[in-house]
Amino acid sequence: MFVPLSRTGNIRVYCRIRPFLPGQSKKQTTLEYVGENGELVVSNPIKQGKDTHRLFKFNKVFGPEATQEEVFLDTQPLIRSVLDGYNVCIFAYGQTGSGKTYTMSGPCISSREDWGVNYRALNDLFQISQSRKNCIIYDVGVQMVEIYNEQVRDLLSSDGPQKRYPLFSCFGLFSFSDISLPLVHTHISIYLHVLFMNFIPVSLLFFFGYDGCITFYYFDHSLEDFYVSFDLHTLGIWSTTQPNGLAVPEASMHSVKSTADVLELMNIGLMNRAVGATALNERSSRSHSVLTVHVHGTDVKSGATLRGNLHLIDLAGSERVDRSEATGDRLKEAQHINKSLSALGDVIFALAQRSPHVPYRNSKLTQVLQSSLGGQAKTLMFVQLNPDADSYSETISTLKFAERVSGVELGAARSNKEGRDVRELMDQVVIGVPVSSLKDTIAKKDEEIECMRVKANNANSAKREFSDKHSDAGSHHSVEDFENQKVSPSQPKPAVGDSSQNVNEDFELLGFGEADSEERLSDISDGGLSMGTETDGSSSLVEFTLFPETVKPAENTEKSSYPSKLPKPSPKVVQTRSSRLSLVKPTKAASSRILSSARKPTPSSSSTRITRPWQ
Ligand SMILES: Nc1ncnc2c1ncn2[C@@H]1O[C@H](COP(=O)(O)OP(=O)(O)OP(=O)(O)O)[C@@H](O)[C@H]1O
Repeated sequence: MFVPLSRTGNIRVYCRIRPFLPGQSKKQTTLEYVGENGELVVSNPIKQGKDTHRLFKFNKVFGPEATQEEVFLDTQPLIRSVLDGYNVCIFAYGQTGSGKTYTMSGPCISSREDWGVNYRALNDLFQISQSRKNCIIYDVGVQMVEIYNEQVRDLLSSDGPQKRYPLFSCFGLFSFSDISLPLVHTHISIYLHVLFMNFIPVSLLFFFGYDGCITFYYFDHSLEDFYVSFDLHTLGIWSTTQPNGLAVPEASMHSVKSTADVLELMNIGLMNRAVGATALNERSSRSHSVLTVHVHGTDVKSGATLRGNLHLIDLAGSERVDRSEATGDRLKEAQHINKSLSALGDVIFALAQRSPHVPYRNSKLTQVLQSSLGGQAKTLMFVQLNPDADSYSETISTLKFAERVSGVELGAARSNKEGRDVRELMDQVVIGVPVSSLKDTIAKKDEEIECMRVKANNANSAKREFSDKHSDAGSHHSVEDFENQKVSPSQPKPAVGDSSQNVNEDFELLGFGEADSEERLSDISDGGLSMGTETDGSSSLVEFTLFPETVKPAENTEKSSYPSKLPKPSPKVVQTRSSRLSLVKPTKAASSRILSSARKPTPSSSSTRITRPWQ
């Protein structure tokens, strides 16, 4: 790999404590102190004694009075990063009822003040993309899935078996023992309204998909509740994130043009999400929801492109089933939730210990989060707390978990940018230009690189010779003096200058000059908190796109031991590609595989119902 090593950063952790809720009678709090710089002291008011105070330190702590706006202000720089081509993940973790959904979505989306991180992030995204529209044209697409009882389901599917119809209105239409067979889009649905055990009116709704999927909805009128009992069709997760950033490629992708579009989609998604009442939260999320925003930008002038992904994840809450009083399906859900959160804990533990094996495959949740936890993303976790003294033990275990998360080091964040020349080469591959012509182009590029390298080496050895001579002679002249001597006003610039300038120009060509400088600004606005740093990942992008089957896990690339003082790499994209091509070239089968993988969409992407303009 020709990617320079750079500083890595940790997962950022913000802690938010929700206020006591109206109607909560006992108001004994575990909260002792909230510091300006992320300090938090908690204690158990019920059990006084020695060593009862515990101090934690995070990147930021928001007390119970913090507003949605204040919370978002500290998150905002990350949103800009997405538009600069970075992958960002923001997720909320905490016990049930601690305010995760409040922080991520907000209590009521009709009031702007109440908007949570999701809406504000998308709103910002559109505002920034509008302000850049003269330089970069952005396409934005949204996916929303949930992980319910270890199954990944599309919350925005418009016609598939994943769709959950608003049952409360649906069932009003059907009377006792009514059976009907309406055709809903591409699926046959059967509605049954029966008396279960002669007492409880129950409605059943079956969807028979032409693709062999059966979805079954059960609506229990007496409990005023509904949930899916089984669904044979669930979505697959890619073990490593695809070159286009899709962790769940089969989930429907919805192109959005404005905040209003997003609000509408999120509303549908939230309505479709599995929610149920427990003793601890009357609207408890029974699934982990993952909202993914895909951004694709094209530089108007150069044609260079970038991709950024934003994962906004509202985890289901961990719960002690004795306190949530979960039974039946609620209990089953709680068990799945706790199991997947414990798998998340194992992954965090392994990452914090820098263990060679990280057990991502143990749950769907950790598979979805894999690229955000161990990869080159910028990741932020909101750890949510309930201030209630009765929740002290959950609070402590949540805080310990958060402490461990804040110790997880991420790889250097990379921006996914593709230069114009790379784009042109890729286009040639896609439109079927003969391989020989492609090889010629690559060979030409190789020659150029070699030429530059020779020039640079000559200049370096000249410098070395000069400084050796001068140090031998006890001269006090510096290398700069040498450069000055060499350049007479009438002479052209020295070779070394030429080559390095060319290299720099090539770098400019590959990147987004303006976006890069904005990124540097957003780094400053990050307030110096530890976070993944940025490297230009263009070369890895080319490898990923051309050689999907040879993709190595991201961690490996980070661990390569290049000396930290490598000369600034020459145009690495071309070098990388040519060296990779020469590995594959000898066999006919391999080269045809490359071409076909570049021409054809992958089977999974073709199954996505909604076209993605950026593929
Ligand atoms: N910062 C806050 N200010 C006011 N009310 C809040 C705040 N945070 C949470 N709440 C209220 O607390 C209750 C529980 O919040 P929420 O549903 O967001 O919890 P949760 O962690 O998502 O729970 P679960 O894991 O069970 O889904 C809700 O009534 C919510 O409106």
